Amino acid sequence: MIVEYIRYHIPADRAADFEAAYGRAAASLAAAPQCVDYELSRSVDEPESYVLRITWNSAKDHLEGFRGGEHFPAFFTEIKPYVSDIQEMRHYEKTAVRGDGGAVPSLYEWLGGGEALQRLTEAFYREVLKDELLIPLFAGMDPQHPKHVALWLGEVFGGPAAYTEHQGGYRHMVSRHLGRGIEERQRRRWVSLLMDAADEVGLPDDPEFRAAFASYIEWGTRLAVINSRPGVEAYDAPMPKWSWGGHPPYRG
Ligand code: HEM
Repeated sequence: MIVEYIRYHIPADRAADFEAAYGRAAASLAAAPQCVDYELSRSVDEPESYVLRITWNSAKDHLEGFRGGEHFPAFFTEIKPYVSDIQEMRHYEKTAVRGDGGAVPSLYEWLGGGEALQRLTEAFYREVLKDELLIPLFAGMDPQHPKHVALWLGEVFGGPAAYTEHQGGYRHMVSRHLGRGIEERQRRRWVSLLMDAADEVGLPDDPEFRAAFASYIEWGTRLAVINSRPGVEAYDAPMPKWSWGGHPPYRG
């Protein structure tokens, strides 16, 4: 993905028309399959300055796909009167420097940190080892397994990189699922017992946290099933990092 920034200098007497024109032009961006998202911001310090940010699939998709495509004519009709007001128009690539600021707690902090996760996985695997559907998979389980999964979850939810640094990282996690042939009904049971354990140990139950938590668990368990199919070999990938998604914590 590539981010395009367009900076405009729009005199105050044309600002309302400019915003209205972009309000209409936005329909073309919303319809364009090359456009990921867009946002027009106005400077508070210098109200004549505007920045339009558009994320495209790629620069080629923008320059060839969008500009040569069916949505461009309507878009350009709206913004043409403002082309001479453009001060900068460039494509940028995101760097690795990004993240949430201190105003947004990580899921790890919100749920109570490493100790809460240890309590969660201990309660969870106690039930897993009593469950007729899951016993065949976990009968020979390493006694340290609950602790390791707690470290994994902690890292995913924004805590220390302990699993990567001390437990073999992503590749090791994948390797522990290989060839296990996890069935959908076993995955479902795993999810269900984990949600029960979250209630049992008192993980926060606010809708925003539980939605983010369940979203990762749904994603991760489906990946575990895929990794457990015949023929899959161990592979490396970046550690998933889960955050609040569309619903940051509610503080009423
Ligand atoms: C979000 C979902 C999941 C996560 C984060 C996860 C995480 C992990 C991790 C980190 C390990 C390696 C532990 C170590 O380093 O010792 C592991 C092993 C394992 N996982 Fe998962 N897993 C998930 C889903 C599942 C599901 C759905 C199943 C089966 C229903 C499953 C079955 C196993 C088994 C059998 C092992 C090996 C246990 C042992 O013998 O020690 N996992 N998992």
